[in-house]
Amino acid sequence: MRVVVDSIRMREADRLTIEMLNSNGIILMEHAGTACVRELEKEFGRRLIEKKVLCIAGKGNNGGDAIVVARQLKSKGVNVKLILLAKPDDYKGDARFQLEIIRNYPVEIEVIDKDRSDGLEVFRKNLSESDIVVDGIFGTGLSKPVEGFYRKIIDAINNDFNGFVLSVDIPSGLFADKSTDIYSHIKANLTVTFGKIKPCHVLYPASKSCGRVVEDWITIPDFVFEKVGEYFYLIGKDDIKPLKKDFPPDSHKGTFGHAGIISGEKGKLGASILASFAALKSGCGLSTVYIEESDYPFVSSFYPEVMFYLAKVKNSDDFLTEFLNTKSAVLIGQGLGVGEYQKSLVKKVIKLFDKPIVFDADVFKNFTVDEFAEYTKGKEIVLTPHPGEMSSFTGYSTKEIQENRIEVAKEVSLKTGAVVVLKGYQTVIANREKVFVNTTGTSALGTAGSGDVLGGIITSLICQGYSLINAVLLGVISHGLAGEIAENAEGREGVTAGSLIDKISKALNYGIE
Ligand SMILES: NC(=O)C1=CN([C@@H]2O[C@H](COP(=O)(O)OP(=O)(O)OC[C@H]3O[C@@H](n4cnc5c(N)ncnc54)[C@H](O)[C@@H]3O)[C@@H](O)[C@H]2O)[C@@H](O)CC1
Ligand SMILES: [K+]
Repeated sequence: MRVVVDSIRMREADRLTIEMLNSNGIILMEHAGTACVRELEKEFGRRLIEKKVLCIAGKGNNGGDAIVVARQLKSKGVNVKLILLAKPDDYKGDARFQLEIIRNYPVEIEVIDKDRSDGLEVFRKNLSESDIVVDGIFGTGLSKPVEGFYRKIIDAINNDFNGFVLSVDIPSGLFADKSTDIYSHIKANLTVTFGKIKPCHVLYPASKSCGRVVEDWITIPDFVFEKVGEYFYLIGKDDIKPLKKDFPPDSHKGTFGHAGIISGEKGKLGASILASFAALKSGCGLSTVYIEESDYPFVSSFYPEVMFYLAKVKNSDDFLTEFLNTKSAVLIGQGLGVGEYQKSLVKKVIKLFDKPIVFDADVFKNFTVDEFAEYTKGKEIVLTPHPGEMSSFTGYSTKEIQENRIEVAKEVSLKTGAVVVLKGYQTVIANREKVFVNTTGTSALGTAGSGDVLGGIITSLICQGYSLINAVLLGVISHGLAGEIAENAEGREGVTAGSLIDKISKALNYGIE
């Protein structure tokens, strides 16, 4: 699990550390430059000495870092030139301090600012003579989309330069905290970032422009980050093993729990069967689908391991009570349909069942989030909408949701008290305290029934006694990994919900002998 901080938290961490260093940001800046030089040495090895490096410094502290890089490279005998994108007098604070120091070194410095009529032409000439660009134009201090002179500089690096680009902290032009709706920015081969990684480094599509990302601590102590807190945690397959529970050797069906899946409408019963079998393949002891008696002939022959509870009338308190009585957790919503009947069924399940409930699919089309929150107060619940369902549930457009995935998931969790799983590429998970973003998965998961399988896995893990949040984390990571394993085996086109179910136990045991 990696900690990701936004620019506000990062600035606070810088500030607290500088305060402890007796108001001296220069030390951090030196470490930032050192980290960049070290990564260039790792990248190019002995060949670095043969390269021509162009360090480009904006007038902020990001530029200050680039000036440190220029000085250190020169000290190591590398052929380096420094471009200042503003007049020397415009450099203030720590960046100005670095400029004063580098003047004592035999580094060639050229000012190419917006007032220079031949600026762009000279800049392009410099690019054509260089092998490596160190991009210190803007970092976390970017305040608006890049336009005009700076945009032309960025475009020239992207379009006219074929060498290697190291971005200092952030590819210039990207906003540290934003991953969508991005404007003109540097496309880097390598980004060396300071303190902790930021959202733009890991969230798609901004992450695409960062190249390989290296995080350097620049001596900011861990306890400072504990104080400022995280924006979210990045989770992946390496988290599977630590999340897994140990079961005693005398465990039995009862220990592993009994999953209840409440089926949807005729024609969509397959969703519940898939979820139920996925639940079994994820380790619960028993799994039963609640269906109307007349539906039984359509589903009885799929998987012999899956059991059925046959209700004469589905929406009946008596049948529901009897069914729910023996279940450890239930899943409802898949193939449910929309209408008063469906709403009343969901409300009855909430009223009659006092253990965890996983809500999926059509539930989000039957209720608004505020109405839903009224019924589920005090309940242990998980919500697993995809962006379209989240849109029906919250009233936000799908575009608004996709641009603010973390905030929307957090908001719904705060309103409902649920563990919220906002599905899609880089699934977001939020409970009232924390947010997680998943890194496993592939476009191969975009196949019918994939979401039903996820619902089954999460329900199964809850049945086995995992806390809601751990069941969701483990479920989401393993579901994504099962997709990756299935894609490797069958190719993207071949992956179906059935292949995900086949691979789920392999995924759940990733890293475990
Ligand atoms: N002391 C610290 O806080 C540390 C800061 N560090 C570096 O400092 C960076 C942040 O420095 P700053 O806060 O000075 O900010 P930046 O260096 O990112 O840039 C801010 C400068 O760019 C200008 N600017 C912002 N958006 C613009 C736009 N769209 N068009 C034109 N000009 C624009 C601002 O007016 C300001 O002069 C970090 O990314 C990191 O590289 C590191 O040296 C580590 C320590
Ligand atoms: K930069």
